[in-house]
Amino acid sequence: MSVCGAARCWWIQTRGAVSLRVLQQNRTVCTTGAPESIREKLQAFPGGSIDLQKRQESGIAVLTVNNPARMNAFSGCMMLELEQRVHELESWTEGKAVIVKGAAGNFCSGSDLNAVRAIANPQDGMRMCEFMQNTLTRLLRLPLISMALVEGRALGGGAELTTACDFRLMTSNGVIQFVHKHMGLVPGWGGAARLVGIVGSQNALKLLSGAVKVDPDCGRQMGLVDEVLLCSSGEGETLTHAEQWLRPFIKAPAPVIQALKKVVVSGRELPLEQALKTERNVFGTVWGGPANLKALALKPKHK
Ligand SMILES: CCC(=O)SCCNC(=O)CCNC(=O)[C@H](O)C(C)(C)COP(=O)(O)OP(=O)(O)OC[C@H]1O[C@@H](n2cnc3c(N)ncnc32)[C@H](O)[C@@H]1OP(=O)(O)O
Repeated sequence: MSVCGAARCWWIQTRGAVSLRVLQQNRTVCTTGAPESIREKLQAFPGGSIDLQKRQESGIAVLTVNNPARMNAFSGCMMLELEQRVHELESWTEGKAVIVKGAAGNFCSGSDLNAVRAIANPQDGMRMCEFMQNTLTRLLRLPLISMALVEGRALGGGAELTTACDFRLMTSNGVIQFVHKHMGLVPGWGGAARLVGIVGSQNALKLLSGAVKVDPDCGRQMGLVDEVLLCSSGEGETLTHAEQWLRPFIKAPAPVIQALKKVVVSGRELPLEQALKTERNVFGTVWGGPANLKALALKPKHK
């Protein structure tokens, strides 16, 4: 093997081991990710909230970005609160899915420009990004099926937030726009890396360099948007439609849905050998389990 080949092999193995450890010790690694100094700085920017409602009967949680006076922009406190909410969801063993939405008919207009101005130096910017990358990575790795429900606008960091979910549903008035270029920026919350994974590098480059307003048609064509919902009269109605869309995907006991999500995450993030190992381990958690035994007793025909 050439030196380059050996180095590449070593790098892949090391990356695999590290990735697996990160996936396995997800909580430990991520909660210690951000230095205290950036937490203190974010704390200084109040406003808005991140609301979490866990519906025990359906196993669906609703996570609402709530700052309507600023089009649901993320204040510093909201960034900290998002981390807390994700932490709560990580241990929700009865859960199956989470819907991420904005309050009052809009998704999210990114980071609060007032807060951003106050930490407009490269060091703080990178620490804020590290903090948000950690939280959004944990959101995407939740053992729950996640969906961004995009009503109105998802701009800048709001567009990045949509990519931290497994699915994106959009109402007919929805727009996802990576406006970073217009702000003299690039995505920093992990949105570019995830976007490439979703739509491919060619399309990602178009969306980022063109700051394209992705409407439902464009979103469907590129594979960024999974379903378009008609705009309905009430906020509650759109949420009900989103829950109906999720229903076929979560029609199984929570441990089975959570196991499915785990094998998809490992398949998405780990090198094949590591993903196969994780898949075997997760298989072991459901094989001979209550849902499996019940199904065997029923002798179902999958017609
Ligand atoms: C991670 C990188 C990033 O996220 S950079 C941030 C990217 N986001 C932006 O640049 C959004 C800038 N805002 C806009 O383009 C417009 O406000 C949008 C969202 C299109 C809404 O326009 P329109 O319907 O006319 O409402 P408006 O402008 O009067 O806004 C209502 C109030 O909300 C505020 N607002 C909006 N977005 C933010 C934001 N990101 N940070 C702080 N405040 C925001 C507006 O300033 C306005 O407030 P006010 O009524 O003037 O006090």
